[in-house]
Amino acid sequence: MTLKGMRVLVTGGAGYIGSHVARQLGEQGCEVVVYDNLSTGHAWAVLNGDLIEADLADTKRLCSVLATGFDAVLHFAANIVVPESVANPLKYYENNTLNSFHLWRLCSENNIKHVVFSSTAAVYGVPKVTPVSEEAPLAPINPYGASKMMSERILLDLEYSGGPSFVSLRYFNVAGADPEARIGQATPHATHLIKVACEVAAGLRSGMTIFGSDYPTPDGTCVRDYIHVEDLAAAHIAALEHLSGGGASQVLNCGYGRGYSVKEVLDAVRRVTGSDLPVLEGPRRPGDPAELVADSRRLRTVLNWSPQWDDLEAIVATAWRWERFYATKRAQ
Ligand SMILES: NC(=O)c1ccc[n+]([C@@H]2O[C@H](COP(=O)([O-])OP(=O)(O)OC[C@H]3O[C@@H](n4cnc5c(N)ncnc54)[C@H](O)[C@@H]3O)[C@@H](O)[C@H]2O)c1
Ligand SMILES: O=c1ccn([C@@H]2O[C@H](COP(=O)(O)OP(=O)(O)O[C@H]3O[C@H](CO)[C@H](O)[C@H](O)[C@H]3O)[C@@H](O)[C@H]2O)c(=O)[nH]1
Repeated sequence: MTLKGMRVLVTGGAGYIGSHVARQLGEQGCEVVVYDNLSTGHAWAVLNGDLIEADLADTKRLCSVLATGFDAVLHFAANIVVPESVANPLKYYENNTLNSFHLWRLCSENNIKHVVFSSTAAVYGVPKVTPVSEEAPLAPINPYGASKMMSERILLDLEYSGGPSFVSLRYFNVAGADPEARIGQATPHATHLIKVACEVAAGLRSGMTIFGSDYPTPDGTCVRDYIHVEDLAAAHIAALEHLSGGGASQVLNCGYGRGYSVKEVLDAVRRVTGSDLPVLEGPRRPGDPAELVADSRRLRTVLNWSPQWDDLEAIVATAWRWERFYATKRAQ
């Protein structure tokens, strides 16, 4: 199934993950339109297609854009910081759930056939069984995860009533960057482990803290399933191929099915960057499950997806390359 010539709307396409997917869509010959308010995204990150600078809450604008006709919508736009969602839940329910609600409604009204949605492993909360399959109970422990769970559910119910077919991709821990370092994670005040560690190695932060070293894991630090953003972007391309080929709606975990501890990640960052990486051991961060690893068999089987970047050092190396490039870019 070729995507060539498809017209695709990408909300949040100026952000970290959306910009990588928009780039790959362009490489597949799609006509890409990015809809982004640039709250955490950057115009320079849109390497393919047109950027419409607008907010999802502006439903009039969104409707007029959708009315120009799209084959599919990929929805990335959201707020994504878990502790902020605890402190300010309404911001998350408004931007993530309410704005998704309006987007789904407008997709339906404008006869959009297919939707690919950025969901998260945070919908599982603290899973009882690991690796986590898509059948695990949904039990988010923070408003961020709950806001995404609700958006998924609305999409599901809408499809039953004739709305767009969809693939909800539940991302585990996304990391790495475009291997050519044209784009990468540029979120201000980032909280993600590999991004923070690369900022420390680049001298942009004086140090960092390991949030808890008394977890019931082999070295006492939390274990996560890190997926390279390029592989994740490829899963979106495969999801769109699946849907446009008449495939049924799906919910799919996105990870590699193996985990690394915080200490293992920091050692990889030391090896790649040559930095000593000054690190303190601190208390646990509230809401962190000890271990979160994806059962990704369904993604592999249904979408015939196979990773190209399943190597922690390669993930860190691309993130590090991007970090150095971005430091130079900011200094200019
Ligand atoms: N980064 C991760 O590890 C991770 C993990 C799981 C799920 N996700 C999901 O992936 C998606 C993308 O995350 P990211 O890491 O690229 O974050 P990001 O902050 O880099 O990208 C989000 C983009 O959405 C835009 N945006 C936000 N609210 C908007 C609005 N109301 N109207 C228009 N544009 C708006 C921002 O300007 C930004 O460009 C999110 O939905 C997030 O929940 C990310
Ligand atoms: O400075 C830091 C930053 C992180 N960590 C630890 O590193 C691990 C990974 O933390 P991240 O903040 O990088 O990622 P999370 O696992 O908390 O969450 C990420 O993955 C989730 C799904 O698994 C959600 O999707 C969420 O949006 C996304 O941020 C956690 O144990 C965290 O405590 C540290 O020790 N120090």
